[in-house]
Amino acid sequence: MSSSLDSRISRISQAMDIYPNFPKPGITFIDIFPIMRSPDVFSDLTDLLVDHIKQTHPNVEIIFGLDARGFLFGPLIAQRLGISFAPIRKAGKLPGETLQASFQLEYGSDKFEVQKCSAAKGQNVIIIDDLLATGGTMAAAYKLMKDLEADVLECIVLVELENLNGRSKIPGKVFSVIKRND
Ligand SMILES: O=P(O)(O)OC[C@H]1O[C@H](OP(=O)(O)OP(=O)(O)O)[C@H](O)[C@@H]1O
Ligand SMILES: Nc1ncnc2[nH]cnc12
Repeated sequence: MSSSLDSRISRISQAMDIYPNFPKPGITFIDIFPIMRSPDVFSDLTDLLVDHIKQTHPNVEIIFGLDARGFLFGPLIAQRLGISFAPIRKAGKLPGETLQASFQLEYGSDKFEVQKCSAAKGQNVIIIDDLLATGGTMAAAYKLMKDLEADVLECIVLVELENLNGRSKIPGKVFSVIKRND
């Protein structure tokens, strides 16, 4: 028997570890890896995301995952939905023709790249990452999708740090499983 949405969310939330002042003073770091210590909790998360996407975006064609922690969930979810997965990677890692976008995040800055061949004009895509903090990372990924002329149905994260208001940087829909105000 499958468990209720609330009990799944509570098991996922309790599984994460919180580290004050990492990687810099003033940052409260949310470690999502402990979710994967338990196959049952990891299934709670993937089941929940698959159910959400099936119900709200049955027309999605590609899941884009963000380097690095979006790669933990993205391919699994795409495989469960029977659709493609494609990576948005830190610059200099992807071969072939790419598009690039720079961004600031809660504790640094970086550059993303996507392969031009990874989506065709007008394809319906969802972007997945583990966490939305200031929103700089997700906003750069969104821009790359627009540059590819893909249609972004939704940006999905496991955790949203609401106090940092990252959502305001994203010009489209955002879905988060867990909202925190640290
Ligand atoms: O909303 P923002 O303030 O932009 O921050 C969110 C991003 O920060 C983390 O990635 P990080 O760049 O630390 O890289 P990693 O996934 O390689 O650990 C996290 O996985 C998100 O991608
Ligand atoms: N507070 C945080 N915890 C984990 N990952 C993050 N990425 C950006 N901010 C973060």
